[in-house]
Amino acid sequence: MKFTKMQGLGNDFVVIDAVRQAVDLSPARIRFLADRHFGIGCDQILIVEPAQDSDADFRYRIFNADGGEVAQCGNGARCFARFVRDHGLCDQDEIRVDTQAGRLILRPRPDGSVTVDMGVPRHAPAQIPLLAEAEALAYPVEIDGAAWEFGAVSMGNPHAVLRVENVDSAPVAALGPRLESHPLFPERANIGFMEIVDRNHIRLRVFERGSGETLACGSGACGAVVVGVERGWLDSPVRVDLPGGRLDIAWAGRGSPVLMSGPAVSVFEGEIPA
Ligand SMILES: N[C@H](CCC[C@H](N)C(=O)O)C(=O)O
Repeated sequence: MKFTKMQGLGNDFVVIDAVRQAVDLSPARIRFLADRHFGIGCDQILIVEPAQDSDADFRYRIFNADGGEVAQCGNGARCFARFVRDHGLCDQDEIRVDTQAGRLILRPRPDGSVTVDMGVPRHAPAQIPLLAEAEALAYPVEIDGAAWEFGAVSMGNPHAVLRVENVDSAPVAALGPRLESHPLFPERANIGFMEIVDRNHIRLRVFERGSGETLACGSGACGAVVVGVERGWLDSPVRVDLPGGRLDIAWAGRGSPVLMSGPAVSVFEGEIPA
């Protein structure tokens, strides 16, 4: 089975073409491919499939390193666009891709970056029951006697965003796993730690559902900006500095899609038994 290793700000992926080759991976095989010691190594596996609807160009499936399938991956979407262009699967400047969470529009730029229309932040009470209540944007939670407050938002995948004074000292390793699997999130959640630099600039670290802390999380950056704008802390557009680099996020407010722009890099091509 042919694959391409790619990365978006160090959030890394094994991208597999299921248009030109038959692909049927079990969760155990996904975990093997993602394993950084026994397999290829990546945060997520991305599968490029033929479109199922006539007005889409492709279908995009995403699997976390733990083998679970999820509905959204922002950094992966930019790599998806680079992949289909580099592999001659499409030459459009606007690529329509269907995911479990809905439609993404990918726009490769001449400078090599990609802008993704990530869709409108969702109301997803199945993923995040809190979204059925008013205080989803400022929800108190106590962990080991310490009081925290987070904002909840779905970008097609669930995110909880905490504001911290300094991301460098944020308790990502201690608090990330506890909140990722908290009963408040029936499908678990991605946990963002956001430091407000100014009204158009944040620093962000994300403990990702099913993969742990990554160098960058595209949907997490979108979710953090949505929470920050809704709480009155941020004005669009927002520069998001993650450990792996910079994303630029724009959001015109409720009912509008979130637009994310950033790099997508192909690292190497490979082949491995399916
Ligand atoms: N761990 C995420 C999927 C990947 C998201 C991240 N890689 C991104 O760029 O959005 C989840 O379980 O929803």
